[in-house]
Amino acid sequence: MSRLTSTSAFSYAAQKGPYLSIWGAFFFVSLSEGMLVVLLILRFVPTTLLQTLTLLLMGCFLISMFGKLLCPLWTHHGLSTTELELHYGLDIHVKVPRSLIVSAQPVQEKMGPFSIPRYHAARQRISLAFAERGQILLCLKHPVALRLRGRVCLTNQILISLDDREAFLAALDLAHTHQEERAVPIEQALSTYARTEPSVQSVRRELPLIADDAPVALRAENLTRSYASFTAVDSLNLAVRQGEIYGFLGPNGAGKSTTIKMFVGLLKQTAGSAWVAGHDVWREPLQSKMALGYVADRALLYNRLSGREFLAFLGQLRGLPLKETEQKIASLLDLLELTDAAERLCGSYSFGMKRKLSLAGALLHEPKVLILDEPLNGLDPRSARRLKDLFMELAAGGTTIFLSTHDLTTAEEICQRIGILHRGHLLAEGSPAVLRDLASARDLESVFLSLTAQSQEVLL
Ligand SMILES: Nc1ncnc2c1ncn2[C@@H]1O[C@H](COP(=O)(O)OP(=O)(O)OP(=O)(O)O)[C@@H](O)[C@H]1O
Repeated sequence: MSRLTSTSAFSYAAQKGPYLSIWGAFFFVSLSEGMLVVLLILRFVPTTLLQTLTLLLMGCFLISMFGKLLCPLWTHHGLSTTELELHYGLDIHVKVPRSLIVSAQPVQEKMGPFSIPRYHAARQRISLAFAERGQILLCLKHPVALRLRGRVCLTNQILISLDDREAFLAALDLAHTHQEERAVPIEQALSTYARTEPSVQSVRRELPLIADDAPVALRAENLTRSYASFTAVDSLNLAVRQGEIYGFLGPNGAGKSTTIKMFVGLLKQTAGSAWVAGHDVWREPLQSKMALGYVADRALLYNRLSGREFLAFLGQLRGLPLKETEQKIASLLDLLELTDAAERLCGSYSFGMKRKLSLAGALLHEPKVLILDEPLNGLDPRSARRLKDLFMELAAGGTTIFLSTHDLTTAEEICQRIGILHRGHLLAEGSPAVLRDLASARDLESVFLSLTAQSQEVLL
């Protein structure tokens, strides 16, 4: 991949046509109403001075309003070797050092026409996207104070829109950037790390086979969830065995998070059943939750507790013995490289640190089944590698892991079996090798694209 030598420009023009026509219509309606108001002012305001002032005020209001409405049309971003410059409208200009960007993922989030630009304080996210197409979510290494229209926003994520996401991702070249930033080569860093921290030293590549008669740890039987007339998950049947790592793949909106929420008891199914470690999620909620560790796609933390306090609080909630829990917390913080930040408030953690703390919380009671919604999302390559090794170690020790992911390479690397969900239906299931044979494809990405494309043709 060639590195950038100067600034590359990326714009977003795809939606400008429809956007302009809507606002053009709006402009003409406002103009006719404005002329009526001008006539009323000239007719009823007594002096010429007052008339001029009122007209000036009205003119300024209209100009500023149309300026704001049309600002998405001036969207262009520049990527240089050192920073990403985001230009949005005439007055928003944000610079982000490239070294802070740890991940960039294509996403498709719902947008309202009047909701741009936005800052979500709870998610520490700036949204500069104004359409659902072409979105990229940038995750930063830690929260950064960025100025948006004069307001300082503590930012962990930035959502932008681009005409050509692939070109942008290629230019951003995250893997390359992070490798170059390391003081030592990755292999050397890993071996140093392995010497100093033996708890997660193995980088195991072979996945152990799961015996056909191993007990089923996670089961769905005709699991269905509907929202009004729309069925998000439709008669899903699956069984994951003890010690197995099962990858749950599917395009956006396929129903992965809905399924996971039904497994963890956050969402009640419309029909069918779900079991965790042999316990029906709704009939035996306590037993199933005791057997379960869950990491949601967004970290759910108490921002005013320190990392250590948060884990201690979870330990108390689960009724774990105090002394043992303190030791467990120390070793989990160590394992996940959070010891230095343990006394800091969770609210000040970066996106990746929050996810790691959530994972520590999910592991605290040594669950039989670990359910992870996009567990590596937003993690830097080193943390991601560490967690993948950890998952394989846990599975080798008998923990069952069910994870949803969009990262096909990771799925192929660590999952014994993979299920591909599309529009609420399980399209295919099997080991990566079986799926490759099924779709006559060379890698999981081709399998995924081929199966979901075939299904698209059938279901449309
Ligand atoms: N509360 C809700 N009301 C109505 N529809 C919903 C609701 N929650 C989810 N859906 C719909 O259910 C479908 C499945 O959503 P879900 O979040 O499970 O998808 P997903 O596979 O996790 O997607 P992604 O990969 O984008 O996270 C989507 O079409 C979504 O719009």
